[in-house]
Amino acid sequence: MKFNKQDILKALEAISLAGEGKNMVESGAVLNVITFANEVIVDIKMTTPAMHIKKRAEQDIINTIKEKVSKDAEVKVNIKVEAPAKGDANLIKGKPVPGIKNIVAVASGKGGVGKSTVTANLAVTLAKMGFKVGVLDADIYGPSIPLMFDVFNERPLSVNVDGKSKMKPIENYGVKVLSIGFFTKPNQAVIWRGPMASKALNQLIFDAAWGELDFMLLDLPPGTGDIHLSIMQSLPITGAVVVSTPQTVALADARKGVAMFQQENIQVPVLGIVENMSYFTPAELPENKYYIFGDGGAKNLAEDLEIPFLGEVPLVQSIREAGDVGRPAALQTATPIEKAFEEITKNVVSETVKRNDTLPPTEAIKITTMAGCSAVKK
Ligand SMILES: Nc1ncnc2c1ncn2[C@@H]1O[C@H](COP(=O)(O)OP(=O)(O)OP(=O)(O)O)[C@@H](O)[C@H]1O
Repeated sequence: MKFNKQDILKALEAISLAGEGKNMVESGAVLNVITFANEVIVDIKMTTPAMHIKKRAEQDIINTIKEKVSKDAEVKVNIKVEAPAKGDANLIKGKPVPGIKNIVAVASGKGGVGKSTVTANLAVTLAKMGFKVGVLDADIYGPSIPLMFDVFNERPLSVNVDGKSKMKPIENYGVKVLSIGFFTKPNQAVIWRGPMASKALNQLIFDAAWGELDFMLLDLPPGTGDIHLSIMQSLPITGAVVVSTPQTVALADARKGVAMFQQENIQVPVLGIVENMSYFTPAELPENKYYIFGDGGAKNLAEDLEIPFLGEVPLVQSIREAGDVGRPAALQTATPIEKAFEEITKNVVSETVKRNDTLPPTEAIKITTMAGCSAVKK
């Protein structure tokens, strides 16, 4: 007696493998069916190596063929275990942010190296170049963007977008701004856990009426903590700019910052390093350069890490003053500072374009293994 292969396949359609919605024929789990006299050999592939699931599948196949085709059939089942094709561990699930083309995180390992100053000046320079720009101040420890844009007394209003109530970013110098600082009291120390901060930031990005943006700059808190992981889990960051001074301690922390983005399960492309406070130039002696924090440190670090060096910003009094009065220094036209930021901004734009040409779009990363990190215990 020889059984018909089609009858066997029809019978196997009654079986679904654990964890798969489709029946085993439809899902492609049945690789081959051979019939010979009263022998039936079924080759299947499974994605799980678990012994009890393999056993159950084997038993189901034997029982079903005996029941639906013939009780005399001698059924042999060969199971091949194939691990499911693993995507890149990092790659990167999550939702794109409608209307926002690029999210660039500005980070620093060490605090106080001028990350917010660089963010603010990059933003106004991008706006001057004609890009649509937003700044999301995610520096939960010291949100200084409202001050640097002279909007610290403002509070975002609610607007109606497609029937939904959304937060309207505050706009100044052609840049849309939202900051965690708009929602905290100036004298209050807010202690955030990673997931809380990430939820607040999610609202600032997804529940806000940003409209169309070419660039959203994200002013990250200093350091490399679980807040950073939370942010990178919830937001699809296109690339990161790392700010450092040329000082050895700052460079050591910048190296850690770069390493964080490049970590295997994070893999946010690093667009490059900006060196801030590269040299001091007194206003009365504009040709003189004093390398008070060391010379060329960030450039060397960029070379060492094989990432682009985006440019240097001198330490000048007017940058500090401009930050304090809330009008980023790059807005002062025909100055060396405007030129320095133009150079850096052009480099950021071209590195972003290069990145978008060569890598798939980033989505919010999915951190799969980070034992001990409270931000990912979900
Ligand atoms: N190139 C510069 N020349 C002069 N002053 C600068 C320069 N860069 C930054 N500053 C000043 O240094 C101080 C710290 O800068 P900023 O707040 O941008 O640093 P940060 O890295 O964002 O700090 P934090 O770690 O608190 O987030 C500010 O008063 C700022 O005006």
